[in-house]
Parts: sequence; structure tokens; C-alpha cells
Amino acid sequence: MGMLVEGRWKTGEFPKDEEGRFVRQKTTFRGRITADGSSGHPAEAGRYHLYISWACPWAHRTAILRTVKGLEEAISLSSVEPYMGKDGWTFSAEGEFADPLFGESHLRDIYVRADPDATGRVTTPVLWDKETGEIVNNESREIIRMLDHEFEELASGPDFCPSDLEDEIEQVLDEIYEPVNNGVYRAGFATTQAAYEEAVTELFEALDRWEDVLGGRRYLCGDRITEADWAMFTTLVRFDAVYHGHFKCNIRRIVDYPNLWGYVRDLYAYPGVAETVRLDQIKKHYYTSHESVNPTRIVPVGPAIDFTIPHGREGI
Ligand SMILES: N[C@@H](CCC(=O)N[C@@H](CS)C(=O)NCC(=O)O)C(=O)O
Repeated sequence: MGMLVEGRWKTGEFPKDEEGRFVRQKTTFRGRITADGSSGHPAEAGRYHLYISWACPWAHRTAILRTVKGLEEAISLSSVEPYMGKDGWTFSAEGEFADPLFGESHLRDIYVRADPDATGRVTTPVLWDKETGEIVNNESREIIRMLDHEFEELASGPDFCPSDLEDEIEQVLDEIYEPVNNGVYRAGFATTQAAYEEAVTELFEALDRWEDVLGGRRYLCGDRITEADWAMFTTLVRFDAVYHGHFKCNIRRIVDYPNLWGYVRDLYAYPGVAETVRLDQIKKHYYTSHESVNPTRIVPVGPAIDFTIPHGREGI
């Protein structure tokens, strides 16, 4: 792991507090694309590029919104290599993981292009404006909202944050963030028993609660799929393959929860979504990148999970 300090790369450990709890750093680029262009980043076809990692659950949300909003033609996308070592995220010289815009070798080079004095972690996703040569935003929750709402002229597909549900969606996004989306990392990167147990307990309390909720409604906010579901999905779809073993989130598996397991399959079946789930890269990233957690870097072969089993949740 490392980070940029005034445009220079510094290597170091995962940030943690005095009790050994993993501390996620705040993101730094918080601009907006707007339909009317008032922000300086107008919604235009061909203008923006999404740098993602197929392995990363935060980036995965943005790749899903791009697909389900029918924006694949309008917004280009590429992935970094799944392995993230002391140099951070890297591009390969050619092929699937190359940088299609500048041919750079590291994702940090993109950050430094945007800001020669950039300070902070070099994270995916990155929403790049080809016209201004800037990073518009690198916070997934904000990027998915922009893809959902600001590309009306170019997008197809439903509104995943309709105004009548917006407050509830925001509330659910907040509610799942700490115990679930970030909770798996807090468990996995904890460096004390107490910090790990605190995170894993909160995580499974939250999963147990959502299991109950999903017994009575098809999706987190009712009968429509929303941004909150895509945010939950990218954590749950990785859960049994990486968080259960690698991050020691092993009180239960998702397949042990009838409602959560059906819910994941329901979302997986949404047109285009299965192609965004790259389990090979997910496993490779987690098991090989976190040397302190898995020093042998052996990638487990299992578990055998079939996300295509009919979910049977239509009537809920
Ligand atoms: N708040 C960010 C978090 C993004 C994030 O932490 N991405 C991870 C990959 S899963 C990353 O790039 N980590 C590299 C690092 O922290 O150095 C978001 O939701 O977009």
C-alpha cells in the first residue's frame, strides 16, 4: 500500500487508529457532471472515462450503473490490473489492463496528471474528463448518482433514485456503508482481536437484519431496484468468495441466508450485470494483494457458487 504526498508516491501500511481499527481515508476529487453543464463538466457522449478495477466493490457500483443506464457507448471504461502491490494500482503495457487514454503504467500517474501536487490515496473508481484533463470525481456514491441522473439525454433504463424514494435510498446507503460495505474491510484489515470482533459482530448484525427485511420486500427500499441495491450487491456478490475466508467474515455465508442469497441472484440476473461480476479478478486481487493477510498469495479454488440458480423472488 502507498499513497501520494504532494505528487510523490510514498509506501506504507494500511491506515489504522490506536486500537488497531482500519480507517478509510476521505476521497479528494468531488466535482460533478451536470446535465446543464453548469458545473463545468456537461453530460456529453464520449467525453468521460471511468477507470475502475473489476475487483473493487466501489468501482463495481459505477460499472453497473454505466451498464444498467445504457451508457456503455457514451462513457468509456477500463480496468487496472487486479494485483495491487506497493506501487498501488497499475496498468499493463498492452491488452485488457492497459491505460487507453495515456498509456501510463500506474493509476497514480492519472492522479498526478489531474493534480501535480495530489495528496491522498490512489483509489478506484476515477471519473476522468477527457476535455478538461481533470478527475471529476473519485467517490463511487457520487459517481453512481451522476450516471443515474445527469445523462438523461443519452441514458436508457429506469431511474434508480426516483424522487419519492430518495430520502429512503440515502438513508439505506448510509445504513449499509459502515457495517456492511466498509465493515468487511474493517474486519479484514483489523490488527487487533477486539477491532476485528467489533467489525465482524456489527457486520453480521446488519446482515441478519437485512435478511429479515428482505423476507418482506423484494429490494432494500421496496419493490423497485435502487442505487442502494447496487451498493449492497457489490459487497454481497464478493462475500462468500473473498470476505468469508480472506477477511474472516465467517460467522455465516451469504448462501446460508435464504433471502439475501435469493436477492443476490435476483440482482445478478438483471440484464448486463453478470458480465460485470469478474470473480476471477476479484479473487486474484484480494488473495494476492494483501500480503499481511495472505502472505503465501495462494488463491483458493472454491467456493463453487452458482449465481444463475433461479431466485424465485418475483412474487415478494
Ligand atoms: N470512497 C471510495 C473508496 C474507494 C476505494 O477505497 N477503492 C479501493 C479499491 S476497493 C482502492 O482503490 N484502494 C487503494 C488504496 O486505498 O490505496 C469510493 O467509494 O469510491
